[in-house]
Amino acid sequence: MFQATNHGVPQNLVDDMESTVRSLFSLPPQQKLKAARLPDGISGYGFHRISAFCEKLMWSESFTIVGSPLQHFCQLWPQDHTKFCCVTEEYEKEMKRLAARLMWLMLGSLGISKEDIKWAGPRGEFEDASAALQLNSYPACPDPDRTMGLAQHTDSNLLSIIHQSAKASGLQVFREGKDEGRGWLMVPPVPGAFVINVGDFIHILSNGLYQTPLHRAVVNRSQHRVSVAYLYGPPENAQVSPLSKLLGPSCPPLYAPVTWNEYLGTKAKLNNKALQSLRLNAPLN
Ligand SMILES: O=C(O)CCC(=O)C(=O)O
Ligand SMILES: [Fe+2]
Repeated sequence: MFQATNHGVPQNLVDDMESTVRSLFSLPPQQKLKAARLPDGISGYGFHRISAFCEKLMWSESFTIVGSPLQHFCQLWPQDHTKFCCVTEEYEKEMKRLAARLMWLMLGSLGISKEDIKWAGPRGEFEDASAALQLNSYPACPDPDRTMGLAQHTDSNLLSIIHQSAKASGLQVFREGKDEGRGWLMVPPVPGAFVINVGDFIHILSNGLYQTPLHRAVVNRSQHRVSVAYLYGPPENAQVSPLSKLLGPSCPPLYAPVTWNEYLGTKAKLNNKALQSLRLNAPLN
């Protein structure tokens, strides 16, 4: 996980997106429920799916957008959805561009080039990538120790681009290790920066060179916190496996090939043990 500045996304667009998110979540509950996520659906208003895996009470709500927000935004704002749609579509466009750029910066630093990933498409722009915009809302909570905003998880996708509101912190990442530094670290909001989170699929592609970190969101007593996560994954049916350029006699592939659709099924069943279930060789330690 790292923070990215100088990313080229206009600050006024990020501000407008945050206002859209605040407007959306401040609608009356019966209005938000008009765009409720169906039990077998992906998009719309509801609770985070991973809520079922955490024993604490989840103190959050979410709204997922896949592709055009038009249908759901018409349900939320029958009169004035146009401006919210424009902002969201423009934001999705900028995120798609930034995500492809980040992919090549990260993979390029491992010596990977466009020819090494077929599903990146002929121009290496990842046209067929799967993507969703996840809007998160964590209202102020009178008893934050007894609740959790978002249960600990790793992101299933390639990478996530997270805008967290500067008004409140809450995102935490788990620092591995054996010393006293091991534990949950707060990721402070840096004005103008995006938090970039490595997902399970970059972990697999890079054969574990980039690690997918465990993270969660906590809530606080006085501030309503919002975040916007752009979730960027491989094309639905592309087989993803550790890149052959990174393998050799002393570097065997650590993960079995998997498609995005297959992996989502595994994740729904095994949650944080899904990645481990693809492991081909036992960890060294
Ligand atoms: O709210 C946050 O900062 C974290 C969001 C997140 O981890 C997610 O949407 O996957
Ligand atoms: Fe996440």
